Amino acid sequence: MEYVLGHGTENDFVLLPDPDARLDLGPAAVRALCHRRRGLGADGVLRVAPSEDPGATWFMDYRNADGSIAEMCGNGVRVFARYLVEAGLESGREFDVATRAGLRHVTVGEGEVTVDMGPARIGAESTAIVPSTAGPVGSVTSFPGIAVDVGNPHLACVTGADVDALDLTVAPGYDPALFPHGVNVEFLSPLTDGLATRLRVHERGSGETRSCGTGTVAGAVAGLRAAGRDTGTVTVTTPGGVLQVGVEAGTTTLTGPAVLIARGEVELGGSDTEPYAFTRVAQVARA
Ligand SMILES: N[C@H](CCC[C@H](N)C(=O)O)C(=O)O
Repeated sequence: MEYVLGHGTENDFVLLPDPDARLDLGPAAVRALCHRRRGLGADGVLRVAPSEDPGATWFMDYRNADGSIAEMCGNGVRVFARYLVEAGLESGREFDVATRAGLRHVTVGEGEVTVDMGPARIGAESTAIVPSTAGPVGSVTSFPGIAVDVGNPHLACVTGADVDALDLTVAPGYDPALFPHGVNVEFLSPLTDGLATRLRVHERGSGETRSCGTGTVAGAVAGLRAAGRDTGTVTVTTPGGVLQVGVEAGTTTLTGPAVLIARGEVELGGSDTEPYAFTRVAQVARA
């Protein structure tokens, strides 16, 4: 089957065109496609399927690298929109995309893509637990944070600690009662006067990623709240690049680069129980 590789600030995806809605993507297939050594390598899969919502032509079927399904992916929908335009599947540059979290309006520019991410809902205060690499073995550090619903669940922690020094090789601990379906955890520095911050994320279902669109929205909302503000445009620097988050009354926007980098053919082998074997038939230069 055809695939396209793309990324938004290095949060990368395998796109699978499925115009006839015939692909049966089980968790094992997604894990195999996303595997960084045995597969194509990605943080997630975006199946490009016909929308059942009359408000959109296309539905973004998002899967995390571990094969789990998530409601929304902010970088993913930007890369998805770039693909729809470059593949000629949308004639305009502004349109809606259907997601499990609802319709999302996108504007596809030459370099950047903006998506209206809808409201980011602040929930309870909570804590993230991170193992300390500096202290004695087994020592941990607790970070206060707030739950933020961006269509998917987030725990956003504003901290004066050096976010670049955190060990995010393992999932931060969280309160399972507050996040029964798991959670994406963000760590961000307090906003500067110019509303800028540095952010890292450990994603539900994918581990630490270079950037997370919904996570930067959740972080921006938490950062503004910690600065005593409800609205503003926040510049979020992630390890994978810079994203702009607009927080207004009742809605949020996410703007940043979205790039397609390759396309090719991939065969899925094996069975649902056995690990999938791969035949990478061809990898064509630049899409
Ligand atoms: N791991 C997330 C989905 C992908 C989010 C991220 N890649 C983004 O750009 O929003 C979750 O399980 O809710």
